[in-house]
Amino acid sequence: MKLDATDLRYITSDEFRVLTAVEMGSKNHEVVPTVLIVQISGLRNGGVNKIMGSLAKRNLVAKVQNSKYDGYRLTYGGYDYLAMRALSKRDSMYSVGNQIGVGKESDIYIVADAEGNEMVLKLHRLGRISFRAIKEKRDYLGKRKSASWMYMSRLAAQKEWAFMKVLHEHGFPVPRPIDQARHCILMGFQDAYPLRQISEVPSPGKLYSELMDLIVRFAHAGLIHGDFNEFNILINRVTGDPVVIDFPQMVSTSHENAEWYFNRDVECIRTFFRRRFRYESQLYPRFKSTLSEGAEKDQGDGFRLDVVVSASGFGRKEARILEEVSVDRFYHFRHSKTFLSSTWKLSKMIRRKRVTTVKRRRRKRKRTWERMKTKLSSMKSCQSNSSKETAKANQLRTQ
Ligand SMILES: Nc1ncnc2c1ncn2[C@@H]1O[C@H](COP(=O)(O)OP(=O)(O)OP(=O)(O)O)[C@@H](O)[C@H]1O
Repeated sequence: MKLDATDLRYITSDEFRVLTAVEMGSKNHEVVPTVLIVQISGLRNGGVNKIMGSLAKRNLVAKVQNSKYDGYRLTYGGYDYLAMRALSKRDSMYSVGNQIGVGKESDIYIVADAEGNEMVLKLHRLGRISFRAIKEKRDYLGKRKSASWMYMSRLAAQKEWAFMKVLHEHGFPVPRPIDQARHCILMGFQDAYPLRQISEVPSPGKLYSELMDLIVRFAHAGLIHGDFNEFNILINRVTGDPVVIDFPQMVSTSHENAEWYFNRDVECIRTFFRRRFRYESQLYPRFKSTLSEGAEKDQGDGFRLDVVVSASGFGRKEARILEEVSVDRFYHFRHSKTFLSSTWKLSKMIRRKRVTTVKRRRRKRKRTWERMKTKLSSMKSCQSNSSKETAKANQLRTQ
């Protein structure tokens, strides 16, 4: 979706009031009834109707004709606008530039502050690749799908913000966190290329050990990135140093599947280096020894970033809600009972179908063979008849 910043400067205060009223109404309604918008905004009925029309024209809200009542729904365009307005009111950003990236569930734009300093705006867009099977099961989503996906996007942004701040404060190579509002994060621009775009590096061994050291450093601080791969590692254009972005499923080392996540991160790097740079090393970190090393280093001063993050406002409840629908839902869904039983049923069906198909094919082949055999024999008899007749004719001719 295109990000339109024109409205940032030209929206009137009444329009803003009405848009905020729609957002507030969305907390309890999938489609916010017009009467409620009038009530929350405190404006006149006729005035609100006119404003709603102009907001709908600019794609900030969408009119929905419900079976019970007519109303409006906040669009991602309107949500983007509210977030950008909050950021510009705080003087964090002033103008919007080009889109520089598009992730699975986010849009990335170059923006600038009043002095023209470049920054990166990441807008979370959960629900873009929605997983209907899961979505329909979640109680808190209920029927209010769109507003809930916006809520999920806000949680995702809050999580990323909490991790980015803590990691940056502790000297990890992550972008500088600047501000956060609703589903948006403002961060420092990295003059870097994603690792996946790089075909050659001066020393693959050096980069490999830097990345493995980073995994170890994360673990010593009680964290596992969980998605540590060539897509989420940027390489600085000048220095060649790695920068880590995107922490959608960062987990604590005390998470029940921590070892699995840790090994997956390590394996992702090993596989990438083997394929891209033909570099392989027998030196790579192991989960248990890394943790015991960390505990020795720690010497009881309790430096655990997972604890710091959960104390920073992104609580356990939010983490749980997000975890249920977040990126890892693919993993959890793939391992859930419903999925396993459905795949089992499916594979059984396929097997049965394959058996019947094979049997049917065999029968068909047999039938064709028999048909050919009868045809062949009738042809042979025809041939012998005709040869007998020609022999007879020859005999008659000679007589
Ligand atoms: N701070 C930054 N500076 C420069 N480029 C960035 C920055 N943050 C993100 N990008 C660019 O945007 C792209 C997508 O960013 P990011 O990985 O955060 O999005 P995402 O939706 O989480 O992606 P995915 O889940 O598909 O990996 C990156 O590959 C990178 O090219």
